[in-house]
Amino acid sequence: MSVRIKFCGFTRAADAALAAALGVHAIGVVHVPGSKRHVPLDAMPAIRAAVPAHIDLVALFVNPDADTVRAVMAALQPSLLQFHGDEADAFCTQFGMPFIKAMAMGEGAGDIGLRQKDYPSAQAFVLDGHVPGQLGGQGERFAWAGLPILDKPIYLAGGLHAGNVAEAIRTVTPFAVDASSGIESAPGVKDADKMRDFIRAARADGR
Ligand SMILES: O=C(O)c1ccccc1N[C@@H]1O[C@H](COP(=O)(O)O)[C@@H](O)[C@H]1O
Repeated sequence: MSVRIKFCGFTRAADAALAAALGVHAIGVVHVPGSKRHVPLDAMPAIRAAVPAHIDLVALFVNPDADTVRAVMAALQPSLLQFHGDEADAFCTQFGMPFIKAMAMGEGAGDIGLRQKDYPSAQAFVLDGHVPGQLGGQGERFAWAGLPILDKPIYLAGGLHAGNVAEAIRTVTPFAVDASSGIESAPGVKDADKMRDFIRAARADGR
């Protein structure tokens, strides 16, 4: 099966519509106050309308409260939730929706082979480069080689762009690749050429 492509951090419906037309499999929307890509509830229906139903629409949170998740579910109608903080499995499952769980990689990450056991209900793991003290989406790559085989599919994230995604796919053979800053001209503003180049490079890998 060829690698799936998730683009994340959309703030503009037109960018999401273009990504969908280019053939990505998943489109992410960040609802994280403090993020440069934070999308408020009232901007979500336009993004929802721009994304066809066959493409996953992913709502991304960092340590939200349950009411916030429910409000985003109502406004965005996502097909998948992404928890990018320290949320426990029991918190993530309460919404009755499939979810993917981010694991911060890099210095101090610990043993992900062990950490994955804390998330029996996750559909997949998002492995993301982490900058201490930052929320995420910093374009931070981590060392891809030598990752353990995990029990669930991997969305490989962290500093991916057209110039390194093929190498990343060859090294990790993930289920999906996930990019945000590497396909932007400014935070939250997606760049059409960078998105096209990324997709071409990911597919050129031939998986
Ligand atoms: O994009 C953000 O602002 C963000 C905020 C909080 C948590 C995660 C965030 N982004 C996600 O991080 C990964 C990797 O992003 P990048 O390609 O390294 O920029 C991706 O899933 C982003 O959506």
